[in-house]
Amino acid sequence: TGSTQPQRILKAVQNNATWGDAESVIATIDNYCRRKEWAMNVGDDKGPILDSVVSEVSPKVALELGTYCGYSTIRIARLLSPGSCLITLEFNPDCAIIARQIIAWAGLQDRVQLLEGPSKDLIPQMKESFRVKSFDFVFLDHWKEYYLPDTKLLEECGLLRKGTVLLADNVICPGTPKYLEYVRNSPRYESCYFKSHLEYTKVEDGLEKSVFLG
Ligand SMILES: O=C(NC/C=C/[C@H]1O[C@@H](n2cnc(C(F)(F)F)c2)[C@H](O)[C@@H]1O)c1cc([N+](=O)[O-])cc(O)c1O
Ligand SMILES: [Mg+2]
Repeated sequence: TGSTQPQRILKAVQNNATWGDAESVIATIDNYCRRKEWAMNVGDDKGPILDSVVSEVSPKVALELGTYCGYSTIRIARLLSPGSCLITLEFNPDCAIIARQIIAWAGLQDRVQLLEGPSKDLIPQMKESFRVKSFDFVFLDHWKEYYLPDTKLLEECGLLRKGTVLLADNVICPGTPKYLEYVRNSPRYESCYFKSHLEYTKVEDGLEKSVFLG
């Protein structure tokens, strides 16, 4: 029984990154995934676009759908001001175990709350169990067919407020056509596309930024 990709990414971080240094963890994962084995991290091409949107929004309460190994979790959390928090949802317990360790290696565990389970169960609990009033920022990077239903669920649960920014990865590759059609045509969103490339490749991909208008 061999190792899993998340386990190999964690090992690369433990062997190469500096404990407590988020930048070194990001650089280590990007180097590993560019040179050794591709992995579905938002990466170092789309990453700076994510950074700029997070910095512009300066969210007090942020949500990430799809932790995987915690790469974008760290990119977002390292930019949060003290007292702000990022809630990240992960369905796969094996990924969650690894992501917790990578987030801790980056020294960001105090700003991140990783919740395990399906979004359809966790999102409706946000107000009651996790005392969230509304999200200032949402990063969508989980299963692509779930972007639209989960966005509608966030609306229905009253978790979006006038000005909430949604940022969606992979709107070109692998693609999220139903989500894109919705946010680009709904009068309740103001949407724009940031062209980039699929992580660690020359293939086109991009991020869609959509502001909820209330
Ligand atoms: O499939 C892709 N990503 C799927 C990502 C999926 C990850 O999101 C988690 N999740 C599922 N539901 C939840 C929630 F929120 F419900 F808890 C969390 C899954 O367990 C997995 O770790 C992908 C694929 C490519 N590619 O090039 O094929 C490139 C990319 O950047 C990608 O993100
Ligand atoms: Mg992605």
